[in-house]
Amino acid sequence: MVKAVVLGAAGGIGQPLALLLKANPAVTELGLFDIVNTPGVAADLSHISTPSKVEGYLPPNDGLKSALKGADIVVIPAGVPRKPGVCIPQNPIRPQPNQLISLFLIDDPINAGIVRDLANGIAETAPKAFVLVISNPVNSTVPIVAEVFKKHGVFDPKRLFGVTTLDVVRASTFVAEILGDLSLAPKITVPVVGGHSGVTIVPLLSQSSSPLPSGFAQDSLEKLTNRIQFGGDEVVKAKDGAGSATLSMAYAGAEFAAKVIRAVGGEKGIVAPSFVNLAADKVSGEALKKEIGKELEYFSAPIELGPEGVVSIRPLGNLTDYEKTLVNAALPDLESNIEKGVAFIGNAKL
Ligand SMILES: NC(=O)C1=CN([C@@H]2O[C@H](COP(=O)(O)OP(=O)(O)OC[C@H]3O[C@@H](n4cnc5c(N)ncnc54)[C@H](O)[C@@H]3O)[C@@H](O)[C@H]2O)C=CC1
Ligand SMILES: O=C([O-])CC(=O)C(=O)O
Repeated sequence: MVKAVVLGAAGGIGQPLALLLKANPAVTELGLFDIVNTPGVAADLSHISTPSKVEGYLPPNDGLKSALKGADIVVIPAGVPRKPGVCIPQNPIRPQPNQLISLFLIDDPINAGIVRDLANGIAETAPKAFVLVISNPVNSTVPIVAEVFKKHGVFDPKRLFGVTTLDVVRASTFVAEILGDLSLAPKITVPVVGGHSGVTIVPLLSQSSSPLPSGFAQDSLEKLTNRIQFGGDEVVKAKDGAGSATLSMAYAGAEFAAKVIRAVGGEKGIVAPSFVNLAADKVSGEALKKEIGKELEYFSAPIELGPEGVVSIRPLGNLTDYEKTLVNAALPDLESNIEKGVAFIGNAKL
């Protein structure tokens, strides 16, 4: 029996994600929470002939608590998406100061506040649930959830995941495109490490399960890397004011959730990149810090999943010189993004 809960379930990501979770036969109960429209989304999904019972809740009458009661896995796509010209968050590689409005914290703490409040609800009602954070900026919202959980005394770093799967999905697709065979896309795995925004997204293309063509030029490699790092911008631009990636994100979120559910159910050997607290496994977490040469509290790396969540954090392995420069370039942003998330909760009373 698995109860999955989606917080932000009426949104652009939330609805297709809820659909994919409803289609997952391992899910037996689906709780949907949003500040709008969840009764309609739940009624609609409840007619689908798959095993799970679906219920939708709104804030009145402790709707968040009702949705979260008995949750095994909670996925959070609640929040405000980007519009063209907005970065996640202050992204130094796009120097367009007049256009750049931070989605986050200093200028506009909206997503930070949403995630904090939802994390409070989870800590109170479903402190043992596996929590998968999609809301941006992931590099900061994951630390926010962790800090809220610490205040409630329920933080288990093995159970908290920043969802970076869309970067992995994009890398697989773009490599398959380059190989001229999209039928390879579902099978190709490329570890994408670091974090989830701009230069903190580091695809390790030298470790692609299907290698790039021999003689693939360095400038083509740099273009491909840049496309994976800024894949989100491609969608924001094409949607032209109507938001950011929703359908591909729902696919990616459902894939990652399915892996967690399978691992919790006892399946062995499931590995997927995710942005986690490096205390989730002491030995491998410390080894990773040594490998990257920095005392970061969080990093996205391939994670071995098991019944309790994180089993171990896999090493990055052999990197090319180019990949080493990418990892080094990610570290300052990661450090400041993490600090911002931690400071947002700080000493505040919840
Ligand atoms: N991790 C990743 O790879 C990606 C993350 N995102 C992020 O996901 C988030 C959601 O994006 P979309 O679904 O496109 O936005 P959306 O605006 O379509 O949906 C967000 C939903 O959250 C709901 N919401 C707002 N405040 C809430 C609260 N306090 N409690 C519950 N629900 C609340 C809204 O009512 C809305 O239905 C954004 O922060 C976006 O940047 C988007 C794409 C990829
Ligand atoms: O770029 C955005 O705003 C949404 C996102 O995280 C992505 O598409 O990877």
